[in-house]
Amino acid sequence: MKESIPLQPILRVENLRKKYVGLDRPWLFEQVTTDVYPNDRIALIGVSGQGKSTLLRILSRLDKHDDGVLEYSGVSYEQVDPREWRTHIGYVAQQAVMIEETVDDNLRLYSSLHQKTYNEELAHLLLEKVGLSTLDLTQNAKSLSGGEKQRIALVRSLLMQPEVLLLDEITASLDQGSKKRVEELLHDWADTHQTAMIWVTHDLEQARQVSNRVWFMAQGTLLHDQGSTEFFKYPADDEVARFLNAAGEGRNI
Ligand SMILES: Nc1ncnc2c1ncn2[C@@H]1O[C@H](COP(=O)(O)OP(=O)(O)OP(=O)(O)O)[C@@H](O)[C@H]1O
Repeated sequence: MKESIPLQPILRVENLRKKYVGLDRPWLFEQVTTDVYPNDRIALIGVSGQGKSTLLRILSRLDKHDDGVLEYSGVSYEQVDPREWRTHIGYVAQQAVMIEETVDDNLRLYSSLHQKTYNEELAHLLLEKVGLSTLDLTQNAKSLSGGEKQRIALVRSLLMQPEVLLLDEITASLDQGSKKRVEELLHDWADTHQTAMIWVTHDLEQARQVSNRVWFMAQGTLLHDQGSTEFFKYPADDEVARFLNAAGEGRNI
């Protein structure tokens, strides 16, 4: 019989720790151990202040952990230049960061930073998908609305075709129509490219819809890492039940 080759995770973290800045407790989180495989669609949820955004920033190398293992494709983060790292692991921030140049310059930013060919055709296709096909790309990006900036930032990251996409509340400032378009685009994109996605969201309906796996942060750690259906249907403990109830997402709803 042919032996199947075990799939290597794209990202692996083991016993990740981040010091807490302040006197309340020693660690923001500790003992965070997990991995990310191609096509994983992870909803990263939990009450405010657990460090969800901080964990995403560590995974994207915009912040640094204090202890623990962080690997990309079996190689320690220490062996990979952060710029190189970010061509594989894309990150879309909660507050989209734009340079004070034209929208077009912003779209081309990562391609020029990483000396990659800018795929104009794909850029236009993606702009259409997120509902920005009529946007004047010659205008200064600072004149865009928050929701427009958010979608430009997403398109900019997708153009790099990363293997993992870290998404920090990226639909929070979007109207319902735009939000749906973005969710559909990312669903189709993940199907086509096998991109792993990690969504930080407070919108549990969205978490259910976009994910097949949940990372639940509580008690200063990644308390649960399980399939989405199971997570929402059968709360693993009182902590999860309280969280779901507080969000109006009780077991029978
Ligand atoms: N080393 C640290 N790095 C980042 N935040 C820290 C640190 N130490 C303490 N904090 C505090 O912990 C909290 C972590 O915030 P973070 O945004 O990562 O959490 P979150 O779970 O994403 O919250 P929210 O859901 O409100 O966005 C903040 O209140 C921050 O001030």
